[in-house]
Amino acid sequence: MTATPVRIAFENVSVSFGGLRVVDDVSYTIHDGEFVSVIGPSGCGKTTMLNMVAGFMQPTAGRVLLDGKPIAGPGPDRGVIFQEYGVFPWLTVRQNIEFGLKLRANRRPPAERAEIARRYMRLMGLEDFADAWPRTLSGGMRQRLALARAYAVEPQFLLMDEPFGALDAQTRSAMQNLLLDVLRAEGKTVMMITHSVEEALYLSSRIVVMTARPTRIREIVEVPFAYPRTEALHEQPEFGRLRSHLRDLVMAEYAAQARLGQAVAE
Ligand SMILES: Nc1ncnc2c1ncn2[C@@H]1O[C@H](COP(=O)(O)OP(=O)(O)OP(=O)(O)O)[C@@H](O)[C@H]1O
Repeated sequence: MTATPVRIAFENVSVSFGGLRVVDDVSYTIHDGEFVSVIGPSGCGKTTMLNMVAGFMQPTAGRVLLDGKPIAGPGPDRGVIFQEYGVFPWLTVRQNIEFGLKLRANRRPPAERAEIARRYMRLMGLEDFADAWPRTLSGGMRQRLALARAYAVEPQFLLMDEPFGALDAQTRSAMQNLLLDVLRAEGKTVMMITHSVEEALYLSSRIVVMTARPTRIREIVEVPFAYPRTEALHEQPEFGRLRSHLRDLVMAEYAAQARLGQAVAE
């Protein structure tokens, strides 16, 4: 396989908040078309890393590069999907999906906007709620709306922070497969934070396992399964072996975090 170009690069990145060192000398790259998941204990600094790629904050030391240039701020090339959804409460479902398509960078004519909104409402099972307000939707529906909004503008990069966290198991699995379909059709580069080893393995081409805070790279795991992927993958022995390996790594870091917490308390 020939390597695709590097799109996102962390170069010796460190982040401190006041006296709290959160990210400690982290370097890795995400290549064009790759799906990279980041896993690690809660509070270790995963969202902080995603925020730098989104352009919401700068590293304290080192550089975060997009196509070789330091990231100066947010841009329409990056679609960001957060844990807390990212849905505008003052717009209806349809208006939320169309919102990004009215902005200058991704502007589409009205008929095309309506068609795109219809398509994503159908895909996300929201077509009966086109004129509903977000507050009248369930948490899972709001999360699906946030996904629809991000997919609709077809960004080159998807930056996802626990995008399926609020969904029930069936919807989560349907949304994972839908994401794989969207990626197959549109070929994006993805950075996703997840707490689910199973999800990371099913979706990613590479998994970056982070240590407890101050976070460093514990291990980068290449996922050997070809795309397109199907549910049967979950049952394969190699999938099970990698799942155990990743769980062991993450559990070891949770244990390290607990020991550190104890040491601080003593
Ligand atoms: N703006 C900020 N000011 C001060 N501290 C912050 C700020 N943002 C994050 N932190 C701290 O940095 C640490 C890492 O936070 P971050 O949200 O990146 O972790 P995470 O790995 O994404 O956690 P989780 O998996 O629980 O979502 C936490 O201790 C958090 O309190």
